[in-house]
Amino acid sequence: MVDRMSPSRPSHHKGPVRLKGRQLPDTTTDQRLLDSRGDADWVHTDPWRVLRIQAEFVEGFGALAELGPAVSVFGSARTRPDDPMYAAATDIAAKLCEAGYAVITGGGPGAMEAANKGASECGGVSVGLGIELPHEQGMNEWVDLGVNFRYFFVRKTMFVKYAQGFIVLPGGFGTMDELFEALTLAQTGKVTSFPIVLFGSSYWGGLVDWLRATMQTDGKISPGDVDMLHVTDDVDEAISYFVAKDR
Ligand SMILES: C/C(=C\CNc1ncnc2c1ncn2[C@@H]1O[C@H](COP(=O)(O)O)[C@@H](O)[C@H]1O)CO
Repeated sequence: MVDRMSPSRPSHHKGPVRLKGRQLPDTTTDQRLLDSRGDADWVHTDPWRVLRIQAEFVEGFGALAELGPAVSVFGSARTRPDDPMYAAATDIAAKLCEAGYAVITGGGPGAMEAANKGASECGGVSVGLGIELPHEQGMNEWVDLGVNFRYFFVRKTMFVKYAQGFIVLPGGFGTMDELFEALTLAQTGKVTSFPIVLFGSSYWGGLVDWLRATMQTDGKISPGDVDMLHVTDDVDEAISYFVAKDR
């Protein structure tokens, strides 16, 4: 670049900084970007992770922004195809699809696969929000719109942000985590009007009884908090409860 004040001496501008003489760099920013690979430790630093987290939000929001009304269906990754809850998850998803809802799951096996199957076979929108796990299993074959996440907390934002509510089938720690996150968000007013159906009274009854008899009686939750949960064994009732709450 020619400097108008002293045109004979080349100068280099780095933002507001002007460099001349021995301060002139030997390489351009593009050369430094393209020529050398350099040390790779920085990819394991938190500032770099923040960018990856940001990118994950951007990808998730971009993929799901036009989804339309949707319900997140949760349940055990270990529910086998011969378990009655597998058929129930398929049926629930098919009926959600008939009612005009997209179905969002964790994209994995078990109850997730069953729900994606029901939604996909019905011709609905079958979404899988997968998660990178140490023993990668990949998304189930019934996911038609899949987004894979590195970070659980980013993925959990998507389950809540893009769904009108949750239907929760019997499950383990992962399912409990998703259920109690939704309950906490609703209890604290971070989400408004968020129906949660617990499907399978023999599985969920003990938990709901304990929430009332111990947690509520001990004053750790308010009377009415447990009413955010609707327990049923009837697929049609689960769907109609949902549709009524969503009006
Ligand atoms: C552990 C096994 C498979 C793991 N694969 C998963 N893929 C996607 N999402 C998963 C997976 N495991 C758990 N999740 C999430 O948690 C919920 C189910 O967890 P649970 O502990 O089985 O109840 C589910 O809704 C997912 O979002 C093979 O056994």
